[in-house]
Amino acid sequence: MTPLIEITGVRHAYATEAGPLPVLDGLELAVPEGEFCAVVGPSGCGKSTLTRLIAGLMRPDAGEVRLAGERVTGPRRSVGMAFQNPVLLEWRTILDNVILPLEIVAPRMARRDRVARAEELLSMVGLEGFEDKRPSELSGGMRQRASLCRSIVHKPSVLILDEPFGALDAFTREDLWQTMRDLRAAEPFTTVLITHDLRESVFLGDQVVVLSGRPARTQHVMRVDLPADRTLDVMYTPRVGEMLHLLRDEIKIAQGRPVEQSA
Ligand SMILES: Nc1ncnc2c1ncn2[C@@H]1O[C@H](COP(=O)(O)OP(=O)(O)OP(=O)(O)O)[C@@H](O)[C@H]1O
Repeated sequence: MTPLIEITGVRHAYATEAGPLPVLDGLELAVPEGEFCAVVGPSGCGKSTLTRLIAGLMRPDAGEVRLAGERVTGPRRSVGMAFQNPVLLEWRTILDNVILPLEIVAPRMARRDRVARAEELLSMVGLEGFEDKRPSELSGGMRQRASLCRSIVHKPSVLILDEPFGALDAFTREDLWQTMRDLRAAEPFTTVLITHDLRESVFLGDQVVVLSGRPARTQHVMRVDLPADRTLDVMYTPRVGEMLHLLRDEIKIAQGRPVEQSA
């Protein structure tokens, strides 16, 4: 079966004053429908560039990005995005922030249906009762929950998450991982998550893709053979310890650092 997200042989360079800066060189990615793909790699290797290509905000110099078999040539409504900074609009309530994509994608949808959809999602992420608050009245973790709701309110088939939990403290981050797992069980989207956190990549991913240093190519793909309804306890099992060890070694290789041999 054709993967929902398919990236083949992608190359890209940015034009800079010092000349072209090659950022991606031979990137391959295949994410089947409904799967969650976590992407890790050294700082500055080109991970956010990859998200812009999938979202159709940029076109690669060479190679192809396909969604559901169709070549991506521009932005699409079937894509939802969330970033490290939730960028909620302070002059709107939380509910009206979540509704925003529906105003653009489904302008004829009745207000009461938009509200019902937003309320359903806010309740799923534990924000029932906060619909009428302004973003500044919420904690960082709550704002990020609202941002996740906004990214999926229009039922996108593809969800792109660029470090959405990166700025949160460790406990809040783990809460958000569980929220993400529960949203996934309830809503049928196919996800690409960019993260610097190897534990996060294993907890949330069906596959973890390790990118090499810049210019990035696909260096390693790891299948995460854990149940979809995994709990945080699984993170303390020997199997996950092995996976994290392997990923750490792959990151060191990507950074051009030596990998110690175990005794
Ligand atoms: N519009 C642009 N013009 C020129 N250079 C850019 C542009 N956008 C990104 N870059 C450069 O391309 C490289 C890759 O950037 P990108 O943001 O994709 O990396 P990243 O892996 O997401 O980084 P980080 O891990 O720090 O979040 C960096 O060196 C960055 O400075």
